[in-house]
Amino acid sequence: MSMPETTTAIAPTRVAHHRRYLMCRPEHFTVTYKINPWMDPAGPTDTAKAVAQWQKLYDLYLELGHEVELIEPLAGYPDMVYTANGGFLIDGRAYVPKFYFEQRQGEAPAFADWFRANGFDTVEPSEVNEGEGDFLLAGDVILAGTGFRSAGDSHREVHEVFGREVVTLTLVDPRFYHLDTALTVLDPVQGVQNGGPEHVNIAYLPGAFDAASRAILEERFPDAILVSDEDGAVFGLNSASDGYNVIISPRAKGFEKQLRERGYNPITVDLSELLLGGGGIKCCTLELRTLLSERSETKCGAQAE
Ligand SMILES: CN(C)C(=N)NCCC[C@H](N)C(=O)O
Repeated sequence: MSMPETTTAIAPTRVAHHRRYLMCRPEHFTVTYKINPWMDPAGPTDTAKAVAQWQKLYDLYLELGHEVELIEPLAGYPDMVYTANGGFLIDGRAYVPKFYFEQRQGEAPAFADWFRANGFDTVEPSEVNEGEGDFLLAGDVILAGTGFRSAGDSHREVHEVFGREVVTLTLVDPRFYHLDTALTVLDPVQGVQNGGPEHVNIAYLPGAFDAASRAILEERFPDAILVSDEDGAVFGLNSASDGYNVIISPRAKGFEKQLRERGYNPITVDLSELLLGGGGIKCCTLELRTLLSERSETKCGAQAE
């Protein structure tokens, strides 16, 4: 007797990759000026709460097997906790930020000093750019945001610095003023580092981009997770992925479900206090990409569905 044919959907295998991050304890966190729509200098902030919430993120990264380096927080720079703006690093080279707003400009030399003291070559920028807030490595390609902070000319500069293809994406909604508030790279490691080509995927909020950028994203990432306005509005996309574990806001319920359906492991961390400064999980996390030859281990665990 022949059995009826059945088809079983096979969920992809997701692999967690080892990460090395730079973070900054928010000891001086408060909101005394307004440089994005989330900030209200008249509202109360609670530095102890910000530190406690941040600590949970820090501890989680260590539990997941990642390395976390710390930069000393500077008094008078309450936004320094958002280390993603502190640079953009690939293969041991750090492209230093040039902040758009005066209130943050003093952070740049502190980050540059830290990079040099920790063995990175630094490249001083000519153009305004806010580091990994606007530059995201997706496989071998750099996705680059502009519209609010990083200047379009910084995209040319970042191409010259790293010699990689740079894809310009224009942000149009002031709530999503950095690329990493509107787009997350889910499978950031690709190519030889990982023993062969790997599918790189992203999640994004379509409404945060102009029509031309949306068309580019649709063409390059046809399988991308499209996040709802509701989840985008709670900074759901400001998340950090190691390829399997995706650290997200507990308020991004729909995105959490979408990630599970795709075989990722969403883990929620509440950074509501740091949202008062206009930043979330990814903003507090700068990836330190060292030279390939210095990487001892690229995978820190594997999970199959
Ligand atoms: C995406 N990233 C890195 C961020 N969104 N960073 C948060 C920066 C917040 C700061 N008050 C500012 O407006 O610069």
